[in-house]
Amino acid sequence: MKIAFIGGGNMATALIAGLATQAAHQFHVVDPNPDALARLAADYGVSTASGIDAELASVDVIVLAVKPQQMREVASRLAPHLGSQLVLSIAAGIRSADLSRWINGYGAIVRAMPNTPALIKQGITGMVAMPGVTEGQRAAADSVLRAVGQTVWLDDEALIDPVTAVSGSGPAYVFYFLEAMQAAATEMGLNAEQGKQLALATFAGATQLAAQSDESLETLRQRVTSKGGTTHAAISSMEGAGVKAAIVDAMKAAAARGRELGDELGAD
Ligand SMILES: NC(=O)C1=CN([C@@H]2O[C@H](COP(=O)(O)OP(=O)(O)OC[C@H]3O[C@@H](n4cnc5c(N)ncnc54)[C@H](OP(=O)(O)O)[C@@H]3O)[C@@H](O)[C@H]2O)C=CC1
Ligand SMILES: O=C(O)[C@@H]1CCC=N1
Repeated sequence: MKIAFIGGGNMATALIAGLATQAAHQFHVVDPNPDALARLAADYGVSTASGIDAELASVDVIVLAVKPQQMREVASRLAPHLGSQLVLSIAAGIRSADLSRWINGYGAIVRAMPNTPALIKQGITGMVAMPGVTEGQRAAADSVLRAVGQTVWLDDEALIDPVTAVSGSGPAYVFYFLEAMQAAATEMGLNAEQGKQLALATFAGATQLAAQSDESLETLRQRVTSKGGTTHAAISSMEGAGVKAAIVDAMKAAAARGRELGDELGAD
């Protein structure tokens, strides 16, 4: 496939890196930042442009990977270059109907929410198609994002904000938890490298165990928690500090911010 990216930042780089190892795709990246373009050209042989250009007319998929605040301006410049390409937006908050309106009513739009583990093909993407998307375009969108991990199709676009809160932003929560585990390890006398190695292997092992087990997450946690033992001391401390409730509140705040971005940036 020939795939254009408007915006060549963190998420576009993660997707290109994952896709580049898959098949012989051709990439075209539009970004005003010459350093970002030079890096992507050197690493992945992409063709580049500093602004939206005629090259877009010949691609299969146009991935909109600019910040939500930049989406309206970018979308308004796309219309003259569109024919039958799939427009695949990965912006948090921006609703398909608003995007379509900004592109003169273009209907071949899929809204997706990937995450940065796409960089190593371990991503997961929630996605929803507008009614004007053909089966072929839907398959193209799925193929782009399955090249970098799993895909989950949604029937209701309102669920993209919760997906953003769980898996789009989720890698940051995991890194935050790992940072805390490493900090605790060093406070208790291990060195930073040992703390990181122990925390990372524990996370990887526990998530693999949960993925391969038929048992609930709660049961798996209880199996680690011996009566009167060390884990019980830790979990009691977390419960006392309201850690679980704070995580639930934090994720609801992420989803609310997605809806707020949609309201703010989609308003006429
Ligand atoms: N990072 C993540 O984990 C995820 C991000 N997303 C979504 O992906 C989108 C991009 O996020 P992210 O990659 O983190 O952001 P970045 O800021 O890293 O990337 C955006 C890029 O777009 C460039 N840009 C600005 N204006 C234009 C323009 N008019 N035309 C083309 N390019 C332009 C920016 O240049 P400059 O920096 O010079 O402004 C920057 O290089 C966002 O909408 C975000 O919601 C979705 C899932 C996960
Ligand atoms: O923080 C953000 O807004 C983007 C969307 C999901 C992850 N990063």
